[in-house]
Amino acid sequence: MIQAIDVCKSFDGRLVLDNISAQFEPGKTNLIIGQSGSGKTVLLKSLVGLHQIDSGRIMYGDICFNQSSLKEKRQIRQEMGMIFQGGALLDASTVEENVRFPLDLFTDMSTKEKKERVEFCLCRVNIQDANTKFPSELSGGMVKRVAIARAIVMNPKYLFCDEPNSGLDPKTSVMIDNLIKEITEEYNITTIVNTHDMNSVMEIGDTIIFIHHGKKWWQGTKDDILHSDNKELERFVFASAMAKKVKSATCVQHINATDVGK
Ligand SMILES: Nc1ncnc2c1ncn2[C@@H]1O[C@H](COP(=O)(O)OP(=O)(O)OP(=O)(O)O)[C@@H](O)[C@H]1O
Repeated sequence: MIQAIDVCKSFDGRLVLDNISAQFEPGKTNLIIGQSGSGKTVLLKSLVGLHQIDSGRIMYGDICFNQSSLKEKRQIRQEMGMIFQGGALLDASTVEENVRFPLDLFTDMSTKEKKERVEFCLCRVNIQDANTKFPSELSGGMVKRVAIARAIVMNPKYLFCDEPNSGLDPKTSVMIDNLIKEITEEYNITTIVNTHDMNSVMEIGDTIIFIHHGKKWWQGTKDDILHSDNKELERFVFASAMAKKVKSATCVQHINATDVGK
């Protein structure tokens, strides 16, 4: 489990994370949502130690990550997998080399063991016959799959995904979302996903944290969102006319179902 406790972070005297406390559970897809500039990426980067926080604690199990020794930090970092917005694959390396990269860097596995692990991960994300291809030869969805394979190659306990659906069509986005959720449950990973994508929220949001102006404004599940009366959350989630219609239709169905139950 990962916990943020009273986390504050500012840049040049401007508070960007304002006393955030949140708990991220293993085996769950924990989403961080919020409008552009609300502080989602800063929170994610603070959780993985890419930003030093001003105050508060970031706990990985019993270990306070932001106050831990270099040795403990290195240990926890090896248990993290990351999926960045654009995939962040190495352009000059093949698919196989990209996925193998963390194994080359952090393990003393034999060539045969590494090959088997890479094959297993590529197979798990349904990428076949692409080992020798370069990122420029892949579709956007394939790039994301390879990025997921690389993120899980070290058997991570923690998976961080920054906008994993950016640049993908809705159908491919749903496939990537479901792959992240399946892997999270299968390997009991604590997964944290930053997203603007409301389809993702409704598809995979086990727990959702809504950040507004750097504060944790709301927390709940995808079902709670439909019935929440938090005005800022409602304005953010149901911004389009279509989304407003879906919400009112769902609420009418909910009221009717409740009436039938009486
Ligand atoms: N390295 C930095 N130096 C100064 N200010 C920063 C830095 N990183 C982020 N900020 C500021 O912190 C605020 C929150 O940024 P953040 O990137 O976390 O937003 P976000 O919610 O992830 O937005 P988006 O959804 O558009 O990616 C913004 O006002 C941004 O300008």
